[in-house]
Amino acid sequence: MFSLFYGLWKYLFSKMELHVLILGIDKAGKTTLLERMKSVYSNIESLPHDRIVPTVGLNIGRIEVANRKLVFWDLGGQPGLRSIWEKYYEEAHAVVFVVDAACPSKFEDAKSALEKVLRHEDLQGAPLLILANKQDLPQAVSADELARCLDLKKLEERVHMFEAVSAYDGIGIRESAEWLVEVMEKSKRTEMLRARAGAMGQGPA
Ligand SMILES: Nc1nc2c(ncn2[C@@H]2O[C@H](COP(=O)(O)OP(=O)(O)OP(=O)(O)O)[C@@H](O)[C@H]2O)c(=O)[nH]1
Ligand SMILES: [Mg+2]
Repeated sequence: MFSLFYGLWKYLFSKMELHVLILGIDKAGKTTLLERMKSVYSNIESLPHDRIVPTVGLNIGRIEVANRKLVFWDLGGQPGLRSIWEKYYEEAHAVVFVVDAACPSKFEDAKSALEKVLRHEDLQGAPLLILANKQDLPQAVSADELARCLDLKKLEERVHMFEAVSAYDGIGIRESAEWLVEVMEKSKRTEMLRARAGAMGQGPA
């Protein structure tokens, strides 16, 4: 009997949406990355690069990876818009932080924005994927080099990964999405969000 209920429980949760927040300073490539992610997983052509404008509101992208439904929330990274990020923290299962790896002069801004994200209590335990974007450009630094440059404190306490990607040519996109699914599945935070949604009568979330 127990295994029947457990099987049903697991099945219901496999239908559940996992929320991934895409953050990063302006022009890091968040929206372009989301477009690439959608095209890789749904065979829909991504928007041409020159049609993507700086984000002011919220872009939502839904994809299915390894039978799991992922919902990406892409927010604007301009300084005046970063205060909006925290409104989404509580419901996020994981965070993707995008960095323009070809622009070292912006690493300091990216580092302080990310450190603020990491300090926020509403994101406790959320797995973190840091993307060294724009690898198609010759001056882009590698994922390891970016990790050294950002030199983030307290990162070892959190499930995290640095990955080299290019939103233009798709390098590292599948690896990133698959890693996210794997860590969200195992994460205590996902368990906590599921339990909370269940307690509020919303069904699995
Ligand atoms: N070469 C290269 N350029 C990229 C890549 N990804 C994004 N860009 C360019 O970087 C610029 C900013 O891209 P966006 O996707 O709008 O950046 P964003 O992080 O969403 O910016 P905000 O919405 O303002 O926060 C655009 O000119 C993109 O075409 C990439 O992988 N390679
Ligand atoms: Mg954007």
